Amino acid sequence: MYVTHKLVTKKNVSTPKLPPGPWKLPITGNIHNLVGSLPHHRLRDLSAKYGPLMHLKLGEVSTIVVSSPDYAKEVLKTHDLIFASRPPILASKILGYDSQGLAFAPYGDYWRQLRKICALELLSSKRVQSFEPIRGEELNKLIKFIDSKEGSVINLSKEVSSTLSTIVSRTAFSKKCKNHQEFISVIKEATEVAGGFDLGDLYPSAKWLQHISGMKPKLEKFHQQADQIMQNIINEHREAKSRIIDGQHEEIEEDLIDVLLKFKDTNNLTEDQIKAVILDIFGGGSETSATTVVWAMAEIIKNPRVMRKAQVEVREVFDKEGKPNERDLEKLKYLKSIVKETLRLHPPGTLLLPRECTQACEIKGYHIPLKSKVIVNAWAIGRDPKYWTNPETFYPERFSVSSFDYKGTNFEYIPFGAGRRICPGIAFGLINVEFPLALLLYHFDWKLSIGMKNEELDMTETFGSAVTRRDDLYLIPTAYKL
Ligand code: HEM
Repeated sequence: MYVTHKLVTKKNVSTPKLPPGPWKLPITGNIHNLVGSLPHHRLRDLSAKYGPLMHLKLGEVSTIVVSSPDYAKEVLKTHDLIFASRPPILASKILGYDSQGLAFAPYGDYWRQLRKICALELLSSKRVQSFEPIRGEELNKLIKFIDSKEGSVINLSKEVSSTLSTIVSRTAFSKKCKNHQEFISVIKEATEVAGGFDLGDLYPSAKWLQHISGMKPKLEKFHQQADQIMQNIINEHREAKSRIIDGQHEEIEEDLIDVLLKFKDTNNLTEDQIKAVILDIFGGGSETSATTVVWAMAEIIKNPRVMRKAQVEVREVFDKEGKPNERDLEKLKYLKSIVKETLRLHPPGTLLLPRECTQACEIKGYHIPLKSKVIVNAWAIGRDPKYWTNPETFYPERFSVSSFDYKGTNFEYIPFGAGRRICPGIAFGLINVEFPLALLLYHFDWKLSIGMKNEELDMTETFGSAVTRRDDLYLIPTAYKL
């Protein structure tokens, strides 16, 4: 009796303690705990019960959910190296050329090489600025379109999303791509299918499940379509380049494919790797920005005080200079606080890019198993009353007195992540949010359809390729007259 007791005690001492979590069913684990509501909401509610470091078993996958700034710091800073990889998912394997893009490449030399090219060449501030004419042209078209619909209801979600997709597509392929719209619609459909949880990813050992869920064949179809379009684009770029070499000059604006092709030989990049990076830029760059602009407009419509204050600022600054100009964005302090506040309440990248534990470790006494998937719920942290006063209230002024920025140093506020794998597209993403928003507020006054009260605007979210509004935002513009 004594011996048995001792053995049990010894076993308890040596068995590492997993973070707390709900009771697990055989085979399915905690999948049932996520049913019935949006995943970031369910995870927040479960964490309120089990704690800010929680363990779930989703099918076969050990999953660690982080819901406080302290634990986020442990994962994204203190142990950043251990958590600097991403778990493999079917969508990135098929669409992303065997996870050869930046977002899903395992941490290592290849990822470092891509990250360097992105930071220094593709997404640097200088490169982002060089795309000013493209933004100007496309946003001008948007403003003209809205102007033509003055007084009638427009689907702002649709128009903003289409404009931002075109901007990103033109920065990647410039005018050498004959059919931006075809590429945009294939990628949109593909990311909608790929977003969210797939059954096959929850049971990686049961490959047959990928067929049953229907995901694999769908992704393969989109992959073939996107690959063909991108191959044509690469060929067109090559032909354009050889025409220059032959002395036949034509108007050339350097786009991201040109930059990547330049690096192809020096960095031994293959064409598949180039395509995977382009897909990342497209996947990471358009929906995130579009949805942030739309959430900001929805929050502003709900808060007429904020709308008036923002319009006074934008109009004062732009009118002084004669016309709207990207370079004056720095002067729009209140608009910048609005964007920060929008990203606090609606971080679009929530849950989409988890991390993977590459070495079993301990966090504050809890055992984190090797290969666990680690999800940092930035959405829940941004709405936690422990760290934010009146967290559900849209109050941009909170950022005029705080020093929080986007660099991932304050773990209460991490809409772009933090650490080695922090979003490399912050500069590109922000300008694609701030400038369109400034123009929408400068050129128009906005109201909801007749009969709808501002405060009643529905803010229900949906979860897919980003956390977006469930319902499109319909508004009535009135042109601003000087
Ligand atoms: C409002 C705009 C955006 C938001 C909120 C956002 C958010 C995020 C988040 C949360 C991550 C994960 C970071 C982590 O693991 O710590 C991420 C990664 C990434 N983002 Fe963004 N992003 C935005 C815009 C962009 C843009 C414009 C691009 C490119 C044009 C981009 C490309 C990427 C890529 C490639 C990664 C993966 C980086 C890596 O794994 O090394 N994002 N983003």
